[in-house]
Amino acid sequence: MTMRHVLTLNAGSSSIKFALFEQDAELVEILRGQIEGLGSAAAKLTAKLNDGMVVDERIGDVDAADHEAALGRVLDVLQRAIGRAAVDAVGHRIVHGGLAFTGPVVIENDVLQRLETLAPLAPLHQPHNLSAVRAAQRAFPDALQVGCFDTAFHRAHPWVNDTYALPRDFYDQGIRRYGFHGLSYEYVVSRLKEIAPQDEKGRVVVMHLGNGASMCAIRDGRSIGSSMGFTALDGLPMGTRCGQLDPGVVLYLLQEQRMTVEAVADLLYHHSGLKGLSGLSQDMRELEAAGTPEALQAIDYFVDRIRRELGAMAAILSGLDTIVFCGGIGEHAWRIRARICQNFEWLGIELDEGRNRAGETVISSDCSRIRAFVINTNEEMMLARHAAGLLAERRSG
Ligand SMILES: Nc1ncnc2c1ncn2[C@@H]1O[C@H](COP(=O)(O)OP(=O)(O)O)[C@@H](O)[C@H]1O
Ligand SMILES: CC(=O)OP(=O)(O)O
Ligand SMILES: [Mg+2]
Repeated sequence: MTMRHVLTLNAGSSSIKFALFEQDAELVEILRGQIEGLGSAAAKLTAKLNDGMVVDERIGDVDAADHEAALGRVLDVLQRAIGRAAVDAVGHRIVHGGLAFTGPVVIENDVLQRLETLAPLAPLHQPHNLSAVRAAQRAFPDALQVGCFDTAFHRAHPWVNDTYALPRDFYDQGIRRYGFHGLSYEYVVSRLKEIAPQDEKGRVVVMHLGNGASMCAIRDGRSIGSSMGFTALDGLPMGTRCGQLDPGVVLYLLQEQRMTVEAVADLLYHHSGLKGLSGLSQDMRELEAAGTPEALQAIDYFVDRIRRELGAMAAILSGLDTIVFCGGIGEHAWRIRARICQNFEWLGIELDEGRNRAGETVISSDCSRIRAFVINTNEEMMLARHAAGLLAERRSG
């Protein structure tokens, strides 16, 4: 049997992450890379090929909004890595699946059109996700294009965690608490099942702390609540997004300060969160290094909102057995992890300082009632599994 290849694309506002998997008995990653800083002169492409070769190229000439042009560079790398080997399926991260998309789906043109209507609900992500789909359709016309949704993992939330207290018509129209980062949570659950099956069965809170950040309450491997809602603006403060905000603030800005809708959207999506509070940067590494009073306050706020949410999630889970950190901050910022867990002994969390500093997989102490983990999330692997699954169905059906 010829080896199948599955490509994954995860297009964000300023980055495209990609990976290539070979499928034999199981999926093996043979290449991983990303384009960062799209839209800036510093944009660069990095990738690690399976033969050990490393690509590290400045691509500042690629147009900011042009994910298709950027994808052209990704294709060059693929060409170098696997020659002209066919790509059999492409797994795309699509941030918003709305009401209709509750699992991975083969993207035909009617699906693409329906997903376009959800773009206003995820303006930082959805247009880029869909532009990557179109580019991949052109580049690999024979490959199965598979959409995998950030929202899908959360679609079985109990009603109270799925609704807002608006008149019921709005719920019926789809104005609901969707939740995001579902591919990351799904991967973390699958990983917990491998390394700590007894934890996977319990009451778990996963903290996905990256540039976007959210938390998920999980029971028996299933999401029962998310800190994010209708859009990826809600919940925790993020790199540039505000997180939870009294909707009265938005009304005030529109009505009294006469800001335009576009200016408010730009404020909440691009200039708030860690960047807005620190006046310095959205990048946690820079804030930790800077140590200015504003940077420290931005970190204080970030930590405080996570701690509140952890308390809330322990309440909706009727207790807590396991916590997991993932995402760029969750996986690497040991000081932030320590601060989040500080003084939570009453709840049952006690970190082992050495393990936490070293970023070991289990960072709780041996006598901690709640076990704490650091798990390197892998949205790409989840995309590849879903795409390979639908490919197998198609080929057998
Ligand atoms: N060693 C580190 N210490 C502190 N923060 C880190 C470290 N490494 C990465 N980060 C932070 O992780 C965040 C990016 O997370 P990531 O999950 O890669 O984001 P994205 O949402 O773009 O996938 C940035 O704020 C970055 O500063
Ligand atoms: C949904 C979301 O916030 O995604 P990201 O963390 O990739 O920005
Ligand atoms: Mg991310």
